[in-house]
Amino acid sequence: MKLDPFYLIVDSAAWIARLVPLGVKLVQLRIKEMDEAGLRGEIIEARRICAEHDCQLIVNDHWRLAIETGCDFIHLGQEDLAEADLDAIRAAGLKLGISTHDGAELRTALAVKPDYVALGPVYPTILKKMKWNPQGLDRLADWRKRVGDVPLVAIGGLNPERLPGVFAAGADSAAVVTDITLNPDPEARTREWLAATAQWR
Ligand SMILES: Cc1ncc(COP(=O)(O)OP(=O)(O)O)c(N)n1
Ligand SMILES: Cc1nc(C(=O)O)sc1CCOP(=O)(O)O
Ligand SMILES: [Mg+2]
Repeated sequence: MKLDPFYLIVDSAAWIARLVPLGVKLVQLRIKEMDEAGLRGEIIEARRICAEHDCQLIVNDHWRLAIETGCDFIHLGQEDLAEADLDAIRAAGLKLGISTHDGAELRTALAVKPDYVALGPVYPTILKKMKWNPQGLDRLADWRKRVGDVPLVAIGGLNPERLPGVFAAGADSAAVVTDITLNPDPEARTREWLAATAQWR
């Protein structure tokens, strides 16, 4: 499976409606605080928009709703993974991406045969407080060797200037939140990301 090199992460279907039509081909819906009915509506709308634009939607955390709404790809962190029903996820045919931050987490992730492994935070992130120091590019290169053929996603503090280093270290895809969503012109920044990742597409 090949992941698009530009992996956008946003927290609403409204963001997806705004940015996916520009040519984004891989997007994660990452909603943290919302009731179930609201989440269901957001996922259904995100799925509709992504289908219209031939964009792969990945649902963060909410694997039950992803199954219920007919989505085909989820992202789980280590705590999410510990509580998830992997048999149900696999039986529903969902692909699975997993976060990793250290060697033990990588072993846990590889044991469930994920469809990608994410390593972060490669650089400092302002999105959320994290207990891990920035991993750096050498660590990313080490992950490349350790994951074998499993696609590798880099996340945390990424921007277009940092992409050459991230791909040279062996990432298959670069995930981003705030460099786009906090940019004064998110549409223009999305176009910059599309252009900056074109050579790895
Ligand atoms: C591509 C990607 N990588 C890592 C994460 C983080 O997942 P997790 O550790 O479960 O933290 P939350 O995003 O759920 O706060 C991710 N979402 N996507
Ligand atoms: C959601 C998330 N997970 C991370 C991890 O390391 O697992 S870093 C991160 C935040 C990424 O946001 P930004 O591109 O704004 O730094
Ligand atoms: Mg999670």
